[in-house]
Amino acid sequence: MTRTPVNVTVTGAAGQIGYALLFRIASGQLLGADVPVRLRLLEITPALKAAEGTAMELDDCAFPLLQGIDISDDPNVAFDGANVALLVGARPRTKGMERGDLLEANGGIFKPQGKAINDHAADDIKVLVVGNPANTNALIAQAAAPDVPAERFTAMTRLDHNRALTQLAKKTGVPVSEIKKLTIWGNHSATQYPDIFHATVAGKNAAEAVNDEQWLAEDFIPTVAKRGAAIIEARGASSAASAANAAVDHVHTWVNGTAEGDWVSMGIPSDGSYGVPEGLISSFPVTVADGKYEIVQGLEINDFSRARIDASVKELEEEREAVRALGLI
Ligand SMILES: NC(=O)c1ccc[n+]([C@@H]2O[C@H](COP(=O)([O-])OP(=O)(O)OC[C@H]3O[C@@H](n4cnc5c(N)ncnc54)[C@H](O)[C@@H]3O)[C@@H](O)[C@H]2O)c1
Ligand SMILES: O=C(O)C[C@H](O)C(=O)O
Repeated sequence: MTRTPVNVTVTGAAGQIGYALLFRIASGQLLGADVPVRLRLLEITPALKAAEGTAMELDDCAFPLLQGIDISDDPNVAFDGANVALLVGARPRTKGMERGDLLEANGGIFKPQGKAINDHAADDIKVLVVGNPANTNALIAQAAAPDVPAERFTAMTRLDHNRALTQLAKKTGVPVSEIKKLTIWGNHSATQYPDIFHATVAGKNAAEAVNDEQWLAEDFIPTVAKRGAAIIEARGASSAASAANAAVDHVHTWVNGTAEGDWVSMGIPSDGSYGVPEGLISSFPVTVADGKYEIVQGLEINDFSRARIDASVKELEEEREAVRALGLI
């Protein structure tokens, strides 16, 4: 193997998502089965020992693609030469806590990390923010990295997308592979809007196939939007393996592209499309080719969808105002 390894920096490497994620990256599932990787793990000082333990286990897997592991508590070191950065490390939401409560606690983490990315990452850096509140944390990191093209900062709504796929597949009795063109709009929060009006189920329009607006409004949308809270309630901890899986899906799609005739959902800086104010990091339907994503244009947005997109975007605007007031952007 002669190819230069891709540097993948993972923050919060000793956390529960980190533990579910690192082995999949090292096995080639993030970038491809022929792409060697070097892992750069960032943790806070008290968690370095735990990160070292995970690194020992990674060594013990003898992954052919894994070309090295570096561990640091210094963002300037961990992001040095990073080609892909997965910003997972944050304070997870605990029972009864809303994401808004986390803005201040997490803002202080993402500003210095954005600056370190600005100063040390590779020119082709791609950033995925997983740590909540993911959209606004991505905005904070992006604002601290003025030399990096804004579109390289993305937030994870692929978990919501995957959740919606399964709920719709169950309702319509088809495998998830038969569902295409689902969209998550807005924030990775309870206001998000999973949209099936442009989706297809085995080639037929999903909304027509379901033909049950009550199910859509009272079952599907709240089930998807509140799934994170339901997992916390059931497990006593936030989703981990499914979140890691979605992070792998997000980056894999960003690097390798979307399938013909389908799209995915990504939290990305708005260019003003669909009335979402420019600069907000909001979830959109995107296609990806050659490592670049594009918002799917020209979708007709009905009144049912418009109200829900607007509500989630309003929450994003409020979060942006809150972090602006805190001097984080
Ligand atoms: N976007 C999504 O779909 C989604 C889904 C699930 C979870 N999440 C979020 O992902 C985040 C991580 O979840 P988890 O379950 O792995 O949490 P966790 O508490 O198990 O792990 C978080 C890790 O981050 C580390 N950390 C804290 N501050 C750090 C810093 N400044 N630099 C580097 N590391 C730091 C902690 O030491 C800890 O090891 C949470 O914010 C959670 O809410 C997002
Ligand atoms: O809701 C949370 O904080 C957990 C996570 O974002 C999730 O969607 O599972």
